[in-house]
Amino acid sequence: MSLLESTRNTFRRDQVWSFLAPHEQQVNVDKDMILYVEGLSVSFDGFKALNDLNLYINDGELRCLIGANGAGKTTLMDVITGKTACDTGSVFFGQNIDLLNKDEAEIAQLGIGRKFQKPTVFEEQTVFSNLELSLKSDKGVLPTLWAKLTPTQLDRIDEVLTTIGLKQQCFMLAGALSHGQKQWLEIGMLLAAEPRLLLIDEPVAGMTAQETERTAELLTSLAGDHTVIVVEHDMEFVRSLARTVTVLHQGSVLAEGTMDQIQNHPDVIEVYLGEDASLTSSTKAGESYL
Ligand SMILES: Nc1ncnc2c1ncn2[C@@H]1O[C@H](COP(=O)(O)OP(=O)(O)OP(=O)(O)O)[C@@H](O)[C@H]1O
Repeated sequence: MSLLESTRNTFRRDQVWSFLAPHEQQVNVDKDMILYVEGLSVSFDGFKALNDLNLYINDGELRCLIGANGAGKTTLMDVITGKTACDTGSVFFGQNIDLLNKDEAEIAQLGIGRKFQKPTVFEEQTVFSNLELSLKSDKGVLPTLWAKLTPTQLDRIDEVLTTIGLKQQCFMLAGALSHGQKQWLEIGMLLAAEPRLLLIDEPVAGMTAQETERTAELLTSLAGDHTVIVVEHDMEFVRSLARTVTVLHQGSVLAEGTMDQIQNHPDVIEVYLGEDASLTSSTKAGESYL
């Protein structure tokens, strides 16, 4: 390439200099592990909300995180998503990405999506538009609104609509959906951005029994292609997901296993029901404490 061509190329107005262009970092899951949390501690005014917490999440798994109010669940999610800084510890996304060096926007860009308890869909927009606005794109919101969707993007929206079961409501205003449907739409909005890891906070709070059942099916269907961490207080729902459950207590992991293992775990019994209590005779009581 001649000097002139090379200079012209450098100053082309339709491209960004490569050293300025955003580089998408690929998460390395060679060891089948997508999240490594080690020795994590967070204090608020001297109070330890997280206390030397260790948590490992496999790539593609659906993990339930439970624990009484104040156990540290939200704080853990906040640290993973860059909302809260920690005092000590490490948080790695795959083997290679140190999340503690990233801000909230960078973490979202890496493919970590978070859904808070209350649905936050754009009520004045249709279901379709909500998903359109959430598509993974290098462009900003305004160009996205005016750009024509590519066939791949249309297919992606169609796929998400099928997954969340809102195909028939596609052109309804999001504000007209039921509470459960809004929650599914918001999960769909996360999916449209093609996340690797989804953090979902109390998805079934306020849902009908039927909606809860459908949500369990939806989250179960997401595992495999995505890794899903669900924070939930509804123990029937957690049981229906039938996956590994992690119990947090005073900022640390108290126990981990299936729901049955958890409910028969001596530490869980001691903390929630007192040393001599038997969970076999009062499973429901134990569940409500958790
Ligand atoms: N910004 C903050 N300032 C002071 N204390 C905080 C702050 N955030 C959380 N805490 C405290 O840290 C502890 C852990 O709170 P966290 O919200 O993580 O618990 P949780 O398990 O999510 O509880 P819940 O189920 O009620 O949402 C609580 O005692 C809480 O009061």
